[in-house]
Amino acid sequence: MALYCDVALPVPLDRLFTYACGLVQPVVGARVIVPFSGQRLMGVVARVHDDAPAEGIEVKPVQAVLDEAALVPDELMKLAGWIAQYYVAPLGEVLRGMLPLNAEVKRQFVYRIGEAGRRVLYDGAAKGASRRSKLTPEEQNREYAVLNYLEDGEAAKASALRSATQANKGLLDGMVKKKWLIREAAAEERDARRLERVAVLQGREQGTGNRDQEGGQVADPLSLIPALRLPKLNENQLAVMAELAAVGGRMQVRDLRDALKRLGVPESSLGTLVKRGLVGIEEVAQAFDMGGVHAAGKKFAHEHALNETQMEALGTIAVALERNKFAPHLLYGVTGSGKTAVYLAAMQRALAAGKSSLMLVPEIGLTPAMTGQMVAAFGGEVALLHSGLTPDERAEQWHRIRRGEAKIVVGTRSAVFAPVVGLGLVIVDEEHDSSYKQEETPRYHGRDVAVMRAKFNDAVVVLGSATPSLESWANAERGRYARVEMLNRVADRPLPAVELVDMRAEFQAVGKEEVFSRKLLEETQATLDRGEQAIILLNRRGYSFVVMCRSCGEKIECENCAISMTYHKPVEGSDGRAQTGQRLECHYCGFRRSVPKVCPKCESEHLYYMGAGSQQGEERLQELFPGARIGRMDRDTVRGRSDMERLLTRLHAGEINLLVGTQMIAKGHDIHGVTLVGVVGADFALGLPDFRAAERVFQLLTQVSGRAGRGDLPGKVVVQTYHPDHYAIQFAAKHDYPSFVAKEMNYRRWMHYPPYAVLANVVIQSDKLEEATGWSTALGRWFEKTTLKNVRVLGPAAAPIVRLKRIYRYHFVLKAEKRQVLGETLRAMLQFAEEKGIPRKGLVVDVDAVHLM
Ligand SMILES: Nc1ncnc2c1ncn2[C@@H]1O[C@H](COP(=O)(O)OP(=O)(O)OP(=O)(O)O)[C@@H](O)[C@H]1O
Ligand SMILES: [Zn+2]
Repeated sequence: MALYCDVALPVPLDRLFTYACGLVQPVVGARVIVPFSGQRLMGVVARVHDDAPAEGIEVKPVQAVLDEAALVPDELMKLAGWIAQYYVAPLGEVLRGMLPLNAEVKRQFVYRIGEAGRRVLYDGAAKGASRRSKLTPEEQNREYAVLNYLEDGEAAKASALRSATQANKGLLDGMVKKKWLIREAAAEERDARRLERVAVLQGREQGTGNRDQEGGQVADPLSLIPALRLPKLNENQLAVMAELAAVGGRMQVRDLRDALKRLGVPESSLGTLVKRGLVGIEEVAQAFDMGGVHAAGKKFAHEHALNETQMEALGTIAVALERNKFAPHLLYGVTGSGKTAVYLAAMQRALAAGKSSLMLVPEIGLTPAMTGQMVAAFGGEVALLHSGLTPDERAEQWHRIRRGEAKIVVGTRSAVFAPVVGLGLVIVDEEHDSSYKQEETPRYHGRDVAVMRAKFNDAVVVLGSATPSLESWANAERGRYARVEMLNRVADRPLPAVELVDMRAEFQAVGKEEVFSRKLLEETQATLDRGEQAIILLNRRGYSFVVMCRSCGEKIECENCAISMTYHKPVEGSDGRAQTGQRLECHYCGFRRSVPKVCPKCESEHLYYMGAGSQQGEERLQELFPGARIGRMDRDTVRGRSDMERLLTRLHAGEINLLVGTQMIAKGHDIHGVTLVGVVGADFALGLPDFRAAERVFQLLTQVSGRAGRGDLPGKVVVQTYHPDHYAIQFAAKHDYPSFVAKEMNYRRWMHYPPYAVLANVVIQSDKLEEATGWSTALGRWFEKTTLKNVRVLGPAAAPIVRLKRIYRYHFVLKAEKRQVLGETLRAMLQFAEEKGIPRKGLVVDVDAVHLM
């Protein structure tokens, strides 16, 4: 028995905390509850030992051990340790991000009656309350109530017990101590599949075949209602029956309730029908959301045998899989080269060899087709992890994966921590996507963690993209990653021809600022006339992204941020969109204000709206092409997965033939009818103060161009630009990734930027300006005084966004040749900051920062 354990706590302090083990000895990887500065915190045990603490230091005892066995597998503890070290983040915060189980600590205990409890219940009933008890008679009554409630041997949740018996936590704890009750963690036992309650019309054969996937109507709904029983029903009850009959006699209770609410029918009517045996309630086990996802896969995807290039790519991966060794690959495959099919086939190979696969995607909601194909191919083996899950659902999936029940895990960034058993293959789709970087502590990069995860598991990892990040490309060049190439589109389809429109010349010719060039309008008209589809990228949402005063020149800024506010026109509620009034909105903090009539600074009436966002784009296109069926895809119109699916369904069906939207439209979509892509104002990003500006613009242009010509007809792209000679634009227009990379690498080498150096962004932040500047100055002096080997320090400087959410921000950029040196420098800096009294939360350390804003 060890005496002590070191616990990683979710606090912003880079160290472990020692506690005394009680009678229950926790193992490494188990969760414990410990006292910490007046609070109870959940942490994970990182080490157990007998090292006595230093003289005079009081070690408090662990209050509770939540897991008997390690909840965090060894492999993930190792990964957490690596992340803490690499990203200079507290281990406890890393672990907190790994475990989606916080909800469980509070709620997921169940109580069961124990042997002793049963004896008390029966004896007590015979003898009456014990006189020796220290409890008041009232409390004793409550104890009996609890025992009574649990008599049938079923476990009950604490919340249910409490509301049924008025027993409080203390009372239950006391009963557990007396062994009258047994307390268990519920999550381990729970079935990961949710039980879906389904209402079923009784009294006739229920075929499942008559349920129309698309929600269509069955021929004569009322014919399904058992005629004999009709006379006994009142109007409300009939309405329930009709509602059920209309969908073929089966409906999820949840949906039925919604329907009844709309109809103004009280829920009790359903209850009555159930009591009278006319409607049955079935509990059907259903894996999370799979039904809908499966349908999406079928709807949006086509099946093909792999072509030669795909076979070759698969072959390389398959050979690596057989070796059971860490083998990183970069799959460079142009847009429409059929990477998805290769991923699927590779996962199939892994599964056949008894191994699990983990696949990361940037955002599940954006690519229902991708996840749909996974579910269609692997069915119940799939677990989907995404941000739309409730904490309970997330925990369910987590346990399901941990038990080895899901061998295919697909998810966004944090899915890289899924406790997959027998991991053999890790795939990162669209590996260049910046959403893999977490923008809060721990600021890890999901792609890079995925590579390490594969390494710790002797697994194969595949990073796939049509526009690989320069970091991954450099790793391939240096021989660290094997490069697999798919340089052509499937079925000999050509990449689309790209035409650049010089917007400076356009302005000269037209004499005024127009959102759309004549060329783009002409091509759009032609595309619509041919019965084909067009999509136009306008990479800002809202109507106008700058509101400026013509008199004083001020831009209207957010109250909380140094950011121009975006004007949004009012939206009429339709098509699932909520009705909203006109407003100014900050896209960084969400702050909204009414639209002022006069300039807030100088009270001039000459406010000027500049910069067209997607909302304005839609409006202009509506005016220009009154016959077009226009759709818009941005954060205002797509709030969740169902919005996205609805839009995509309409696009695939050709119901929408002109789509305008933000970079969302560039991501992975495979819509065969699209033959024209227009790009408006994407090059403004070239001017952002970020060394990755060119890379981002190149990626966006290439990805969005890649949406054109994916079907039988060739595609065309029109790019409007003020920088037609910029190499990012030029190479994107020629689909020439290798040349772009070669040129960009030179610049990075010259400027000592990644991938030729390792970089960290250190942001100094405070809601008080004096503090932010004072701390920056102090740190700046420390950097000057300290001899740093091979580390360049830029700053302190005001961050490009100097005020964000009411916080003032200054920053340093550190560049080093060696990662170890960078890490040492950052730790020394944190040490100094602590001595100097700069609070840890005043310092953001962002290793491998993706955004320097
Ligand atoms: N062997 C094949 N023959 C014909 N079509 C195929 C083949 N493999 C895949 N496809 C089809 O090619 C299209 C593009 O495939 P996919 O979406 O996987 O491309 P991708 O490489 O992921 O492109 P992007 O990077 O643009 O997302 C899909 O419609 C897919 O069904
Ligand atoms: Zn703001």
